[in-house]
Amino acid sequence: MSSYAKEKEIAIEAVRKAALLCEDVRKTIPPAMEKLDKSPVTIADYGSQALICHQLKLAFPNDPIVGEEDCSELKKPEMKEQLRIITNYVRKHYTSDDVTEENVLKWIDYGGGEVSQRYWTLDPIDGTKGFLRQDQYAIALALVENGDVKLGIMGCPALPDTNGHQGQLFVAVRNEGAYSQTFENNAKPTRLQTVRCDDSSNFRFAESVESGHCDQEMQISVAKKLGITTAPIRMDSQAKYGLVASGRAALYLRLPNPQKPDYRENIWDHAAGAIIVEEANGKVTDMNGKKLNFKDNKKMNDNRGVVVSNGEIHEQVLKVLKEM
Ligand SMILES: Nc1ncnc2c1ncn2[C@@H]1O[C@H](COP(=O)(O)OS(=O)(=O)O)[C@@H](OP(=O)(O)O)[C@H]1O
Ligand SMILES: [Mg+2]
Ligand SMILES: [Mg+2]
Ligand SMILES: [Mg+2]
Repeated sequence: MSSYAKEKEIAIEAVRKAALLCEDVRKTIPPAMEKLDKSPVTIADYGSQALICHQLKLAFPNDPIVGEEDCSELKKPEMKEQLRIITNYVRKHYTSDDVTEENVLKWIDYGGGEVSQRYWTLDPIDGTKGFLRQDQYAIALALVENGDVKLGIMGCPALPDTNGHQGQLFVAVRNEGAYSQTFENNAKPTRLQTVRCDDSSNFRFAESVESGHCDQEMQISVAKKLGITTAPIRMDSQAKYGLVASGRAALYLRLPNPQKPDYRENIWDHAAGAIIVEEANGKVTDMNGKKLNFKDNKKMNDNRGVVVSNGEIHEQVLKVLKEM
């Protein structure tokens, strides 16, 4: 019997429903709303968070959920129409008889929990800019205990697998391996393994699409020093972790953008992806080789940048970074 069996079952079902909602919204390319920090959010981000938080709360009422979104903007009178649309999408994808505007707001705000001894962290749509471009995005959910990620689920509805089938669901439980499967019910999971260095066709690196989220120039020079001369795979969201876990890239570099020295990474942008790569025999640290901190805060205040590798090249990447 797997550890965290109930958590895994509920989390997979919640992410699967959210994925259907997001794909439904994506067909229409919704207008982006702007948050106070000027970053975009859509009706799908809110709908996905409402669905997932409510399902988690029903099953695990005592677990705090640390989610990216909150309702402060949505509660404003001028957002009434947006809230109505969100509620309709939630109703369509969720057979619960208490889907009302009031409850949807309440469910989204279940995501206002604090980092604790045991908590969930949720990015209802990671890569919102990718989602808006009809590109890659991920629904990322992780369970953390004593600062250690125990379970990670990542839904990538727009990501094709190696057979060209669109939509990959990644699942990892600590010490039990990482798997990917399609979104169908009862789909057969395939065990994941990072790429070996002698597999030259997959010895590539991944980075963000948005140049503002990282330091693409520096990333390309680091990759060159490691002998990676092919162009980077530019992809939005934690789907990049999925590429490394499934051996389609050896490295994902996320070095801080020099123009934004005060930016700190959010736990929900990394927790699910990190366990999926680690359980596929990969390695994840910050650019100084420090473990990512999921123990203290929503922001990973003492980490700088993120390095995700197949494991084999990790020390070498850190050495190159140190020398630069
Ligand atoms: N300056 C800066 N540095 C690093 N990271 C940042 C920065 N600004 C934003 N973000 C976060 O990046 C998340 C999306 O990351 P991606 O790797 O998908 O970026 S990209 O879309 O490919 O550019 C994005 O997640 P979502 O908001 O969930 O899309 C943000 O949390
Ligand atoms: Mg965002
Ligand atoms: Mg994100
Ligand atoms: Mg997000």
